[in-house]
Amino acid sequence: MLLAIDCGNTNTVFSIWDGARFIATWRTSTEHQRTADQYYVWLSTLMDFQGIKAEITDMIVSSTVPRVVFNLRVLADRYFNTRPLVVGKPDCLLPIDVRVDAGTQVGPDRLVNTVAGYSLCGGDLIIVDFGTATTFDVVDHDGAYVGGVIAPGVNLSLEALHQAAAALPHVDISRPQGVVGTNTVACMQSGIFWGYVGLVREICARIKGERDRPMRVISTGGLAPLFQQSADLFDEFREDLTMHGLTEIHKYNSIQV
Ligand SMILES: Nc1ncnc2c1ncn2[C@@H]1O[C@H](COP(=O)(O)OP(=O)(O)O)[C@@H](O)[C@H]1O
Ligand SMILES: CC(C)(COP(=O)(O)O)[C@@H](O)C(=O)NCCC(=O)O
Ligand SMILES: [K+]
Repeated sequence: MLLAIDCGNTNTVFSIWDGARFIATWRTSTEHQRTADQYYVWLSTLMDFQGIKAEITDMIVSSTVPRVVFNLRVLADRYFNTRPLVVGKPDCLLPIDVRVDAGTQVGPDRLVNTVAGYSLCGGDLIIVDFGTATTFDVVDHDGAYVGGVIAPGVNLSLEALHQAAAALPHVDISRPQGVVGTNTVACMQSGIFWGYVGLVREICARIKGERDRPMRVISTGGLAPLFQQSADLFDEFREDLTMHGLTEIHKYNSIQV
């Protein structure tokens, strides 16, 4: 079975794919100090707890944090006796073209999202991923990644307000009832929430205008459900988009050899 690992700047998600579906998914915070042994203790405890007897034979990793890859390689080698595919490394082939400026290192998560979006929904897509950063990935008619937009993440923006202004507390994001807040927390939530709705709407409209063709907008990432329910910004929400892309890339590389 395949162990697929998606490391974002905030969270790392592990999923086990049995060839047809994900039989388990677990999330931990991303910490580059975590050793292979620590990963294995955590993972095997959760597998035992859920009665999962899966034998891991393959592993694929996408990481926006380069430093965590070393320990994940050790995990693969020491505990699963396999060599992981690492998205973005030369030996990991992609079933799509990447058409960006020469020398640009595109985040592997964005390439994985592109592969997943094209395989599930076809071409001409805008994929909005609400992670640590909020990314917009533009997928051409033939599935190629052709660029996008990087904006600060929702929680990052709230945290920046709290860090920079002495009188602003730490707040969790939520959808405010109205726009005009009558207390500090409501004012901050309104600024971020409605600001984000505007940001997504404007950026998608401008991308569509620049490309001059109809494009479907897909949302994913930790905070996507909040915006999916709240505004008519997206055509579709795909919770496991990145994981799906990892299984597609693994399949593609298995066929090539
Ligand atoms: N279900 C959730 N509810 C509220 N916040 C969440 C949820 N899932 C993730 N988050 C928060 O959303 C942000 C993005 O999370 P995530 O998508 O895991 O980021 P990344 O992929 O960059 O690690 C983080 O600040 C995280 O704490
Ligand atoms: C933009 C990102 C920080 C998003 O990461 P995430 O929010 O998923 O942790 C990541 O995709 C990245 O480091 N990209 C490199 C630059 C680029 O994609 O152009
Ligand atoms: K991500």
